[in-house]
Amino acid sequence: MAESFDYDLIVIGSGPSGRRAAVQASKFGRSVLIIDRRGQLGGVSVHTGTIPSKTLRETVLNLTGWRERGIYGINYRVKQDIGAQDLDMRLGKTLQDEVDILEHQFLRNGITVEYGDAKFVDAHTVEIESEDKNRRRVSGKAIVVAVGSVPHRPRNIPFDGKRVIDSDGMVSLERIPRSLTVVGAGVIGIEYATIFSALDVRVTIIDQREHILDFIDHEVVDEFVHQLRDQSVNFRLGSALESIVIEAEQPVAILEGGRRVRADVLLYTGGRQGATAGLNLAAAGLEADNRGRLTVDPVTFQTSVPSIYATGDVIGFPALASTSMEQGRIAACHACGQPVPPAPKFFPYGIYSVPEISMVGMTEEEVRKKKIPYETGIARFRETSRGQIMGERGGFLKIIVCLETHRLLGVHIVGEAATELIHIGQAVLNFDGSFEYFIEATFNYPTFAEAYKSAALDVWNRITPRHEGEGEPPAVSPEESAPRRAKKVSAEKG
Ligand SMILES: Cc1cc2nc3c(=O)[nH]c(=O)nc-3n(C[C@H](O)[C@H](O)[C@H](O)COP(=O)(O)OP(=O)(O)OC[C@H]3O[C@@H](n4cnc5c(N)ncnc54)[C@H](O)[C@@H]3O)c2cc1C
Ligand SMILES: NC(=O)c1ccc[n+]([C@@H]2O[C@H](COP(=O)([O-])OP(=O)(O)OC[C@H]3O[C@@H](n4cnc5c(N)ncnc54)[C@H](O)[C@@H]3O)[C@@H](O)[C@H]2O)c1
Repeated sequence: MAESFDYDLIVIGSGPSGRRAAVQASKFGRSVLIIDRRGQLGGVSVHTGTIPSKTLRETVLNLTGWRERGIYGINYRVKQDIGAQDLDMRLGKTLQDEVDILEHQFLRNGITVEYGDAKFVDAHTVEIESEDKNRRRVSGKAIVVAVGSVPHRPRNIPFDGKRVIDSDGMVSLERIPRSLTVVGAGVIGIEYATIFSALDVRVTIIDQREHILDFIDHEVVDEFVHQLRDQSVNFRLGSALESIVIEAEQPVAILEGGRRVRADVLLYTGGRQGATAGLNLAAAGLEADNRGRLTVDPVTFQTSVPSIYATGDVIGFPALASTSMEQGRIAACHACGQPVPPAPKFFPYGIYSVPEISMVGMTEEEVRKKKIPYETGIARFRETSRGQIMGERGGFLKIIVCLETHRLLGVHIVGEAATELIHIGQAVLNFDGSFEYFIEATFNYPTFAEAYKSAALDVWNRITPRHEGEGEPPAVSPEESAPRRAKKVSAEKG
């Protein structure tokens, strides 16, 4: 006789990956239980990570009038004296709206929600301990571990939730500090450093590495760092943190070699680790690595125990809300015996710093390492009409193209709207498109998206031989600016 279970699928954790797994399984008509210890749905993504940091960024850009300063000058402000309560107001509203949407979604889809701490009893059974210490056991035919990650908190860092904080502490700051030290120039550190710098907070970024964001195209990072230095952000790179002492109520970071950096608040963002510590993994036959992460089959997201799947931050790279959602959906499809959708070849990265950065596909450094013959094209936002209207001072879009096949290999953007614009390049990449697509397509005018066309024309101009004595290419009439009339198109950029 077939074994019977309380639920077809149990999901531990209601962040992006758990939520997608739960909804997908319920759409297949399966009974689903989702458990979260927080007492509210949404996970790190909604409560301390993605959504709070992006809401904070938006609030800061709006209240400071940041986007208008290219037109009205660096002293332009929408609101003078911005306080923590100004930041809190929008944060509270956005987070509550997100939770409401999730609760409604789960209700509509008949997903059962339980709040409590989950831990394994065996490969099909989980014990839930509620806040009032009640315990009950539930069984599932399959279980998705979507417990996410927590900030890495080394013992020698004197976290106190006020002066020395991790990224969780950023959402409950009582005052906006006058100065901020950020230790760890990963994505989290860089995002918060630049958001606070836009608020006129004096920011110093410390990292043991010599270069920041080394997975991003170096030309983009150069432009980015140039803009940050222009905003008076200080860098102390190539120096590991030795210790932190509190002097006159201020945290002082002491670096290797003795250099000291003092500020009102120190934000430590030295990475994250899988939240598996209390899961009693051994009872289910599982083991985490030294960063609390689980290993899975990259196609199905099954762990070494067939009834248990793991998705999202708990499996490590790339540890993004965007990719976590897809992993959750794929795991649910497999657990429900449905065809497993393939993971797309290319996914985008979006860094919501000020200015924004986004990329998809290969960097120029990777292309060179792989010895692929290539050419690049660049379009500066200030050269687009949209950029002029918006007063955009910096920012560019760069494309990388294979010289032999003309296929698009990568897109790299720094500047306004980068995280939205990237999806045009992502579609062309995932459909194996060539850069000529951008030359042939008509874009809305005036838009930042036109930068794709300009960058493609830049490539075209570089790779198209011109004959001796031909002189300047003739001007192109609008009717002529059609596909593959390659030589003439060059007049637009030449
Ligand atoms: C400051 C910050 C900014 C970020 N910005 C972005 C961004 O802009 N874009 C992006 O794509 N990604 C971003 N990320 C990453 C993104 O938040 C994570 O990749 C994403 O939240 C991971 O989702 P997840 O499904 O693994 O679960 P999580 O969102 O981590 O949620 C896991 C949930 O599981 C619960 N849980 C854990 N253990 C148990 C247990 N034993 N029992 C019951 N419940 C449990 C937790 O309470 C939590 O609610 C950011 C992260 C941070 C920290
Ligand atoms: N926009 C986004 O997509 C987004 C935003 C935020 C976070 N995230 C996710 O969150 C994850 C974690 O981000 P993170 O920034 O905390 O970690 P990270 O691992 O990316 O960066 C940590 C940095 O801290 C430095 N560091 C560590 N210890 C140090 C010390 N003692 N002294 C000096 N430097 C030190 C490391 O060299 C590294 O550069 C990321 O991998 C990312 O996937 C994504």
